[in-house]
Amino acid sequence: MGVEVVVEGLTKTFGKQVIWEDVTLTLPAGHISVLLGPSGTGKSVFLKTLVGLLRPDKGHIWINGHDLANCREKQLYELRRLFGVLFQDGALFGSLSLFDNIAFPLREHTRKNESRIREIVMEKMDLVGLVGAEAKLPGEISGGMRKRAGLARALVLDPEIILFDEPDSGLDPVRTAYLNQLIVDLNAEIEATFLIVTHDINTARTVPDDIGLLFRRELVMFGPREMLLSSDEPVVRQFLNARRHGPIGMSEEKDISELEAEAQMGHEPGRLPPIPPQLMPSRSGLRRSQRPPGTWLAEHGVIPPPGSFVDEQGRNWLDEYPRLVAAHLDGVR
Ligand SMILES: Nc1ncnc2c1ncn2[C@@H]1O[C@H](COP(=O)(O)OP(=O)(O)OP(=O)(O)O)[C@@H](O)[C@H]1O
Repeated sequence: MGVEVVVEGLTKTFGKQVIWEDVTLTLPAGHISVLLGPSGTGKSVFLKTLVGLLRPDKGHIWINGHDLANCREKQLYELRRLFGVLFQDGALFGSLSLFDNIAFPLREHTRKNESRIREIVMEKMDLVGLVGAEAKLPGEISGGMRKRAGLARALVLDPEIILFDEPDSGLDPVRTAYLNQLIVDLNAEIEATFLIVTHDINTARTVPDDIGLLFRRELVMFGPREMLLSSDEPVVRQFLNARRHGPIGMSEEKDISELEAEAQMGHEPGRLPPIPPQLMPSRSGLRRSQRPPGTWLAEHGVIPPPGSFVDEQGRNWLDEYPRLVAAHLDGVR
């Protein structure tokens, strides 16, 4: 099972520019979390700070009892080994084959012999569906394959925490759907703690257990998917429903007069759309960190919008999920 990451009062500035301040959240062990926010709100800076590539000005990042934000270089080096990072472009070396790219961290950071390295690389290539492409150069393959190769490389040191920086950027909707399924399947298999930065609303609505939103230099909300997908908070509602009307404008934020004009024109935020069912693993049935649909809503007495948890085949996952759990338990017994 992955490890919990506890972020407390984290603040990052560059000179006089405050990127975000007082960010507090917990990435629960083994969960898939998504971080959203308009462009330029510092999501990539947040990922880089989590992995220790940037030092925050204030605050703490607790992992296994150590504060990654305030530790010495040697400790930081150890803590960094818990992380795997999938950078936006895959960050592959253009002159190395996919095999050598994926083997790179093993050759750099371990003393494993070549036959063990081959075993590990092939296992990770198999996990991401790249067997057969070992000899290809990054320039010879599609963007989707490059992402998968970057993911395989992020996995070779068996990380407890995986950070994904816009895994869907530059991918068409079909490839994005495949990648999302791969992320969910991977989480079911390795049970590491995942944090995904994305702009893709469909990904944000269907993949994670938890969602966070950065806006105007702060974390507006972070919590279970059902909390954010049923939220009336104007920024959360606008962002998760990809609407024009609301506090977020063309530039980072709208000014007050624009908002007043919108209110005078009677722009209503509209009804909340149904909460979609969460993407299920394709093979193993259930993920350990997944909660049955409707759990948070029931615990908090919130009625979901009509049509929630119904998939495109018309199946209602409030009924389907317990059936799947029972079948899964039968299979285990
Ligand atoms: N090393 C740096 N030095 C100075 N400023 C930086 C540095 N890295 C990022 N910034 C600034 O921090 C702000 C946030 O950048 P960041 O890339 O994290 O945003 P983002 O939310 O990931 O945006 P997008 O969604 O467009 O990728 C930007 O104004 C950027 O110019």
